[in-house]
Amino acid sequence: MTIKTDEFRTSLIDHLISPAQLARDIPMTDDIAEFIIQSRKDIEKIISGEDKRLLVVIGPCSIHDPEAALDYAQKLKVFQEQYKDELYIVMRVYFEKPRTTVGWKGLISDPDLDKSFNVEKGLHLARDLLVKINAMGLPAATEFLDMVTGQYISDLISWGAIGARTTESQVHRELASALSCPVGFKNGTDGNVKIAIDAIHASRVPHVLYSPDKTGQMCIYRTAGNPFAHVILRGGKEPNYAQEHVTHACQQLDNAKLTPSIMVDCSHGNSEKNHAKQINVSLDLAEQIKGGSTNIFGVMIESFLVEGNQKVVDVNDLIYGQSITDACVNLQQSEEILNILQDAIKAR
Ligand SMILES: O=C[C@H](O)[C@H](O)COP(=O)(O)O
Ligand SMILES: C=C(OP(=O)(O)O)C(=O)O
Repeated sequence: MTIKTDEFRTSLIDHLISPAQLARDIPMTDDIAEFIIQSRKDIEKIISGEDKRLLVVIGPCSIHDPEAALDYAQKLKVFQEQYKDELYIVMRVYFEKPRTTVGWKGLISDPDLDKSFNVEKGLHLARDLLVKINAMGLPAATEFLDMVTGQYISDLISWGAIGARTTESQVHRELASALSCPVGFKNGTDGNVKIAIDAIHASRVPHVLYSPDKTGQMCIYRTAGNPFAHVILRGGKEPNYAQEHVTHACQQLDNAKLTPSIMVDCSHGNSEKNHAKQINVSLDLAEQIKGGSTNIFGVMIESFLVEGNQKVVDVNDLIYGQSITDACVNLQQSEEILNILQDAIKAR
């Protein structure tokens, strides 16, 4: 069939492997499946307040080097054991980056970091890494940005985020209503928390979602609604992690007849893009927790092997274990933050 009026601005790059074929290439074991189901339940209990530990979503801003990510996961596994009575650690394993304007959009989109867009390779690397991290006994967190690629990896995710740039998007709210894991909605980049509260309302109820199924066939799904959607305060024009902001957000949730409990992102607008300030943010959160607050059920931290970030000038000349997107704290600084948070939970 010839369509004369369409595809003026596209050219076909390639056909893509189906999610089912990718899962056959990189399967998960029954043990991993059980681990993920249990991790999601554990996180749900923390969100609902039944489990008093603090959920800590920590890891690189983005994954660009699976080897370094696995190296980081091994180090995080030690922390997981060390802090397990007070902190429930989930690794940030982010493969898709929303850009303010343009830039590298993540490992799935461009795994070779050279605009060659070998998406099939990116999907294989992403799924393989998630299987390995889960097999280590570390639950994985990711941002769901693309409406299609989630079908390739969502079975391996224990906690999901909808980012500040997409919280107000109807299709992302519909996607959250379909996801099998708990989902956090960031406040907008300008600091608007109401859009995240609206997103919780929207994603709690059933929707009709158009999506490929695991074979790649386009389908119409009825979604069940996600009962574990929540707000993430990430700052905006100004930081919004202080007690007054947390109280205000919780009042807004309460007025909207939603559970007044939130996650705070120590990075992004809250660190004013200065990674080291994540320590100050966690100190403030620790004071709130020590003061008896149960409003904060979770925190997010951007952390990697090496402090800071780097620009990709030559892909063969990158500093191992350092972010190529937002700057991160290193392992020593991460341990400092985890100690601060552990002490706060103990004191409460
Ligand atoms: O978390 C990462 C970044 O803050 C987000 O992807 C936006 O990045 P950019 O402003 O560099 O495009
Ligand atoms: C992009 C991210 O955050 P935000 O949506 O808050 O900018 C992120 O957490 O990687």
